[in-house]
Amino acid sequence: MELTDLSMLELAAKLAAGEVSSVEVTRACLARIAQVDGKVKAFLCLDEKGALAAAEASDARRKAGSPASPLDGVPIGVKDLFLTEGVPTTAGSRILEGFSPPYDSTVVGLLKKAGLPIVGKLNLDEFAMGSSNESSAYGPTHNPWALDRTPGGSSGGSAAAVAAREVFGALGTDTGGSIRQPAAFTNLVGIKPTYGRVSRYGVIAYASSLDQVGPMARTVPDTAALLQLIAQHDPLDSTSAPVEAPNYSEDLEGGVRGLKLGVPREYFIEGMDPEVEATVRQAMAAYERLGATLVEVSLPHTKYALATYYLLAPAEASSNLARYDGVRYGLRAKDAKGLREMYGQSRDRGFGSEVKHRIMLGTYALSAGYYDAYYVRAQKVRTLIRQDFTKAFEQVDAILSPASPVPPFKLGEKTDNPLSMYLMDVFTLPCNLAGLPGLSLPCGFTKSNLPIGLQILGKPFDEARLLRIARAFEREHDFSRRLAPL
Ligand SMILES: NC(=O)C[C@H](N)C(=O)O
Repeated sequence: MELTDLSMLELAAKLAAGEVSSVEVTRACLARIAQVDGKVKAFLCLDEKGALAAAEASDARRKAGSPASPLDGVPIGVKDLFLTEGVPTTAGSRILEGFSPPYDSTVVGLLKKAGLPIVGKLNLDEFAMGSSNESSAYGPTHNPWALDRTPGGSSGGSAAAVAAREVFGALGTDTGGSIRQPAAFTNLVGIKPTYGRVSRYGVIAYASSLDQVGPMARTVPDTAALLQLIAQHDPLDSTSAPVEAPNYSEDLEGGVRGLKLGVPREYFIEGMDPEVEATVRQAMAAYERLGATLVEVSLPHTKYALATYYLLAPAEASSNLARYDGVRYGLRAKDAKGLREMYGQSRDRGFGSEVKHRIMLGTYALSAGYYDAYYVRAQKVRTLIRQDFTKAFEQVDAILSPASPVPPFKLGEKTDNPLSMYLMDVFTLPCNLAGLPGLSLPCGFTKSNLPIGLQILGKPFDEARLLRIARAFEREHDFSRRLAPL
């Protein structure tokens, strides 16, 4: 077994026992990246110097017997949507080419304080808009399980880097499924915490009423340990909830006996891949064997969720992306005559077609004559969707569903048809609209060895229970231990 095949907690145990140093393991990650990233293309930028310096400092703390956290010294990566002081941050867009932030996002600061060397910045769909990584201005990332396929998106680089054992864990963001769908596509655990659970200060905004930061890792205990480091109130983020985080690792082995797990009628739809459906149903049956009760629930407004999301998210994006004007950051059109032309040309050259598409849709939905018909109505439907979940959670402790209606698809397969790409989020985005936590867990493989993810949705701030439910399944199966053939 290679060093890079270890889970975060296995590595942490070796670091604590002095069997390996953080410098050694950081070098092992860099060597692995040199070996496989030409094929995977997960990294947009490496910070070798920064990571090795952090690793040295970690080793010194371990030697002195005063680690900064249980994961002190474990190398990780972060999606290139997180500001990192002095390290280029592009959001996968040309418009931020050459931009180096003057400060760290809160979560990056927390990881540094906890002693984790940050090896580099990971590829994503441009401004997190996409479900396949193909809208990145820097080319797509490839799925380590099948290189001709997508690792999902938008946190596809984060997913691929962890699945390819280039790093031990990663941070992503999830607006409509961007942590859970790539986790499902690469056999990882990924959790989108409750809206407000993790700080978004210094995270490039896409749709501010939906965006949330979360961890991705190869096992449930790793995911819990990483979430622990970032789940705290941040006075710098006005949407951050002043709610104390519990100990996410304490009750992980508590099992599911006596829990009621909801199976939403509306989530088994026509057009769903039969292997995905069969595998997810098997996972549900496994929960029954483990002592949980399955309860059919109804989320009647599910059919409006996709349209609601693709009105609200672009509307918010059109506002958030107004700041990229060629003046403040990154790319500026040089040969423009006058200010207006400079704005127009910088945005035209800087943004890719999916981003432009959404800015136009969002601007339209917010414009005076259409605001009530589209934006206001979508907000009302959003309330109905949230109420569906509130009612369902009166009956059950958590809800199970597929994370994605299909297994990882081929690169290029959906790029000409935005609607078929948007459909990839059909099971993940209602949870963002309702502000709830959602987790994706490896639950099996297709006949051609492509990973399938089970989604577990929970009540607000109930992340600990989601992790415990996920762990109960993980412990009984070997899916999480299977490594991508790379
Ligand atoms: N950012 C996300 O969560 C991904 C989603 N597919 C979107 O394009 O909005």
